[in-house]
Amino acid sequence: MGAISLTELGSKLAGLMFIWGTIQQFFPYTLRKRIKSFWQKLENYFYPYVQITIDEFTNGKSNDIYTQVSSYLGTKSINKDAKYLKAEKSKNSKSFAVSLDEGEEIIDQFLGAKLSWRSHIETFNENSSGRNNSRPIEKKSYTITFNQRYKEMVIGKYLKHVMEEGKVIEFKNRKQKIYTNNCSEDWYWYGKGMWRDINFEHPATFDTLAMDPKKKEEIIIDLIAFSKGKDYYSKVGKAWKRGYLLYGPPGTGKSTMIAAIANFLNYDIYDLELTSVKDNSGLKKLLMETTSKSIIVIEDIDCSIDLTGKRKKKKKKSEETVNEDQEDDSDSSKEKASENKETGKLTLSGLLNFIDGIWSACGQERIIIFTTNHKDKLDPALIRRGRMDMHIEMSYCKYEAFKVLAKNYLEVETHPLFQQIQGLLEEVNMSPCDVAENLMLKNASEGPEICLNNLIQALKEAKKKANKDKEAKEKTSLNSKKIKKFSTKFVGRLKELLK
Ligand SMILES: Nc1ncnc2c1ncn2[C@@H]1O[C@H](COP(=O)(O)OP(=O)(O)OP(=O)(O)O)[C@@H](O)[C@H]1O
Ligand SMILES: [Mg+2]
Repeated sequence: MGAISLTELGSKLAGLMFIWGTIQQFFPYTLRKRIKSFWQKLENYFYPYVQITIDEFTNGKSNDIYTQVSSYLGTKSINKDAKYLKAEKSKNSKSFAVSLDEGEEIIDQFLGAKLSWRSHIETFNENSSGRNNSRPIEKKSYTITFNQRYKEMVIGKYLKHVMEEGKVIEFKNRKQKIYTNNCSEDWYWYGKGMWRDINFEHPATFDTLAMDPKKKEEIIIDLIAFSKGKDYYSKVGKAWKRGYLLYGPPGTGKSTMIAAIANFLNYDIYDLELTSVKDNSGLKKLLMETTSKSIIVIEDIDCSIDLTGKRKKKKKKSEETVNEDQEDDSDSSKEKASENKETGKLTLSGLLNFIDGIWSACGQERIIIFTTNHKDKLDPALIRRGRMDMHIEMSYCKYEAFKVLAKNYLEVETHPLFQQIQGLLEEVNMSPCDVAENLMLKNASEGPEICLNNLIQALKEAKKKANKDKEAKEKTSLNSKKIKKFSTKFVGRLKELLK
């Protein structure tokens, strides 16, 4: 018996039940009870099906399960043979979603059970609720119908499966966001939260990122392991988060790498401007307002705030009393303790707690990225493993990175000029940013050859400049050596004369 006719049969039986309800009062109680139990048996025999309804709204609030079911059925409708579908696009979605049109049926299979999904729209006028302004209101819902022997399985497993799958699809389709805490006073005044967001639409990917392919592969593997590591992290008792330190000279792709990571994992970005954070409690509040599956970024951490200077000053003080060799670890804990006492300020200890204190475990699946041009300026406590788990050096452009840029910008994978460029890149330090600038087609008539020659020219000039700088440096150091030699000789003579 087809599922449509079964549903029809069900509604007919329900109709008969209604008629029975009105005439039953004319029968004595015991007879009524018997007829009822017989009727139920008959109904179960002819219609052994259970139906679950999922409304779009429950108690005036939107029902999350409804949207998850919608997303889930969207993919099923495309794959299965439903004929009447609807395409809808919500404000926060990257692409449109396909859903069932009213009355259309989707049959799903799960653990041996056959499940029939239908979409329903009930329309009624607001007038019925006593208001004058008559405007039709739509009440949307989904129903699933299945054999009653699967009732436990559907409630215990199937619906959970639908919700989880639906959530994954929703996450994939949603628009990524980038948040900033650098908001105007008005923003806070209107109670809009600590973060302000816009859509994140950066085109960078790992394919377009120019760097050593082995290093790139290592990072991708690490990111995949992290994003799939929910069970692992809970097994080892670690908060599900990971820190990356990106360091290297300007224009080597640190910010581009952040965009590539966000696009790879489909995470949102929280761009944390430390200079806009008043104190440690402000930092904690910001952390509490971030969501899971996100990247918290602090760019140019060495310039953001004078966290390192503070420690250095304290170091000097302690040098007076403590032997320098023993100082480091015990000293740093003392500093942290005293910094903790400071209120109304953003301190290094506040930042350290932000990264891996107990509060950092609120929310899950979070990545923290610091970027800097001067790794050596950072406090070792800030970048130790566990806080910054992976230190990634973004270096000047080498031949492998150049090949990625040539492919991106010029669509060439080999060229006779490549060899010369390879040789020059081994001798000259040029950032991928500068290499990319030279490879950019300035007008449509230019071909790759012109761009490659431009790059060769730029590399030669950079080499000349580097040689000149080197010579000048050597000259200055030679001069200072001569002056030093002369002055020691002079002082020696003077001493001899004075004797
Ligand atoms: N490794 C790279 N791969 C691809 N493009 C790159 C790379 N490095 C730089 N670029 C290009 O150069 C521009 C500047 O790079 P980016 O902002 O990522 O550098 P950065 O390392 O963050 O520099 P800074 O230290 O000054 O912040 C980017 O828009 C990008 O187009
Ligand atoms: Mg940058």
